[in-house]
Amino acid sequence: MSTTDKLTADEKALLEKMISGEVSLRKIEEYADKDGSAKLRRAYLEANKNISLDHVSTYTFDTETVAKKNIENLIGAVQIPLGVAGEITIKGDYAKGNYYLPLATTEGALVASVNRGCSIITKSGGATVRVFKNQMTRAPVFKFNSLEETKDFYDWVLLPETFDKMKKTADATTRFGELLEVQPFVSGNNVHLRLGFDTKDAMGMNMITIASEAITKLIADEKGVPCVSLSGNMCTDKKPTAINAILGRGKTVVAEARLKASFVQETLKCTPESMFDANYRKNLLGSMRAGALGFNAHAANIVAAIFLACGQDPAHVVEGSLCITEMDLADNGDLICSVTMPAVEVGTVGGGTSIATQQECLKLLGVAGAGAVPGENALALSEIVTAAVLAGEISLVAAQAAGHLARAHAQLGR
Ligand SMILES: CC(C)(COP(=O)([O-])OP(=O)([O-])OC[C@H]1O[C@@H](n2cnc3c(N)ncnc32)[C@H](O)[C@@H]1OP(=O)([O-])[O-])[C@@H](O)C(=O)NCCC(=O)NCCSC(=O)C[C@@](C)(O)CC(=O)[O-]
Ligand SMILES: NC(=O)C1=CN([C@@H]2O[C@H](COP(=O)(O)OP(=O)(O)OC[C@H]3O[C@@H](n4cnc5c(N)ncnc54)[C@H](OP(=O)(O)O)[C@@H]3O)[C@@H](O)[C@H]2O)C=CC1
Repeated sequence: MSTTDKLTADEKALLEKMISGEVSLRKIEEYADKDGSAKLRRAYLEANKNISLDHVSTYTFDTETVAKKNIENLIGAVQIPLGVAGEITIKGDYAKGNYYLPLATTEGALVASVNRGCSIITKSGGATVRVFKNQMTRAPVFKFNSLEETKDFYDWVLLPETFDKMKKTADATTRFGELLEVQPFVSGNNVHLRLGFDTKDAMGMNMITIASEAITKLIADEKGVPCVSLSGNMCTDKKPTAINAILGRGKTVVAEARLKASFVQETLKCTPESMFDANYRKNLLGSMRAGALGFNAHAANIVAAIFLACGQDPAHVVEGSLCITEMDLADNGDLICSVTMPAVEVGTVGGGTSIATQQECLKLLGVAGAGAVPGENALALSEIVTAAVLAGEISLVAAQAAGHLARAHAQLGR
């Protein structure tokens, strides 16, 4: 049965108005509730394109909330298979214990691979994880008429009293966010202000965009300088950049595991030496020769899968891919593996985190919602994501060292 067949007489009359162009897809919400509007849009598209949208019509989330906060022109939902890897033992400052990792993907072999990484990490005593920096950034850009004005503004920004004023202004826009740092960057007669915030349990981009706008208004009032763009791209949001790789964005996190040689042989079917060699020539030399910003095998794979499962902004996989994977041989023959993730941008409140399926995945990790101490749930999630990346890196480097990559994907991925 097509969606049109399921419409009431009133809804059919509305559909006619959509087809005639009297009511646009966007404006249909003035005549129907969010669920009804989604249904009418599907009926319109089915008629217009002569297709069926039966499968996208199945979802369980609360349409009123989702259509208000998460999406416009809602027509339904797509389904991504969800798997689980683990348990993995994590020894972080915030994530402590054994975790099952929810991974949403369509790439066969990915969950098996992370699962294998979790298995060897856990057998070897777990992954130690530490957060080194925690600042979400927004960088508005200001234009000046002369170099004298540019330098005057730059110097003013660096005054401690200017920071105090900016902090008071920014912090007044949010109950949880806190301005931590203002870094000016100059190019000709332009100044980019990279504003760094602690956003507690929120990933924080809406929060700090509002706070940053308040700072631009303060600057307009105090210095008479209008802001050219609230984001001047030195933030840098959702683009691969050296500034994020060097200075960090969101959480900067490192995870490490020491793998016993006997476990490497047994679980990964190769040796510490072959993994060291593969990592050096592939992740370090190969990435360098390619001009990469991320020196890893597939950090983005794991970040994407866990982000989709847990309601994170999928575009932040770009920053998640800025990972350096290291493998070193210890004197006793163990393999010391680590991943350094400069920009893990995660939250446990806000964005897509409250959608029912994503909430369940966050609950599986024990980090849903606000932390008992604000910020601690998001910090725990950043440690979990980084440990998961370590598991994926160990398994994939091992598969390539053992010559098993094509075989694995032939067996599990097609
Ligand atoms: C596929 C494996 C794991 C087989 O690995 P194996 O060692 O031959 O498998 P095994 O049957 O001996 O099992 C070993 C462990 O692997 C796990 N495991 C094994 N099978 C499953 C399964 N079905 N479901 C869940 N877990 C599984 C599980 O932990 C198991 O332990 P056990 O539970 O038996 O004690 C391995 O060959 C592997 O990890 N290959 C790498 C695959 C991979 O990482 N793919 C990711 C995408 S590659 C890509 O997109 C990026 C790329 C490659 O282009 C990037 C680049 O340039 O490098
Ligand atoms: N605006 C933009 O330019 C961009 C937006 N995005 C989108 O932004 C969204 C995420 O923004 P984000 O600001 O994280 O989320 P939300 O806009 O959903 O806001 C989260 C709010 O939750 C409140 N809050 C309640 N408890 C806590 C707590 N424990 N810790 C922190 N905050 C808490 C805060 O309110 P209060 O501030 O009052 O304290 C906070 O601002 C995503 O949908 C993402 O896709 C992504 C990139 C850019």
